Amino acid sequence: MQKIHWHSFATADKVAASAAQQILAASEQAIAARGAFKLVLAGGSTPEKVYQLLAESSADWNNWHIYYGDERCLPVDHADRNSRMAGSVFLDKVSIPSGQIHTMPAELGPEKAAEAYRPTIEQVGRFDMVLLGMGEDGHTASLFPGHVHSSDETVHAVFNSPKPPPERISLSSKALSNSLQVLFLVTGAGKQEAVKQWRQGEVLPVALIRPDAGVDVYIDEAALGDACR
Ligand SMILES: O=C(O)[C@H](O)[C@@H](O)[C@H](O)[C@H](O)COP(=O)(O)O
Repeated sequence: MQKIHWHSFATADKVAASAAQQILAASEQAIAARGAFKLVLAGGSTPEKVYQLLAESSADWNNWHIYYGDERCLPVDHADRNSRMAGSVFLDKVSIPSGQIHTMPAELGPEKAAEAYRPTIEQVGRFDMVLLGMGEDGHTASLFPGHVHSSDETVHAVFNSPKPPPERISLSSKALSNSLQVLFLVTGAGKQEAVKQWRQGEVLPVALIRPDAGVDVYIDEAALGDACR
């Protein structure tokens, strides 16, 4: 069973502000306790707002280590790459050492990129925080409903994504669950149906992320719909 802690906010901006605060607090704790903060980034518009806020904050950037939950198989500088978005709004603006930013080499294509990224993930041990979004069909990272992957893999090659582009790579549910904290950022009325199914216990990809501490879902009222009234 997945343990879920729901945190609801009036607006998407409030979700982003609260998530940014939570990330900064987690970074301070992790660096004080273990000398490093290992963070997995997500794509999507809600995470983008969070990254903008982080870029304006001060933090002990030298000890941050960045990974990605998924990436689209597109050329390195393509505007639709998650790494391009995170770079332009956040990573290019702070002083995280470049050797600590572990971009997925998705330009190699799904199989080669997944193979190349596996050792990076397998060396991490446990992440401190994983950020995830949720699509309108209940997908997260690039784990889509109906797709079947080998359960012992840390990084999957993804083909036939229902959302373009069709080829991607994604951390597995096992790798995404190997984190002290997992924070879902869910905003917008388009998410209501998937949120309802998730709350009813349906086996959507979002429901497969099961860290020991449970997942924290930061959600706005638009995505909660009737459930918040
Ligand atoms: O797979 C993709 O192509 C998207 O990046 C997707 O995974 C996104 O994260 C969610 O759809 C939530 O996106 P929003 O935060 O923009 O609602």
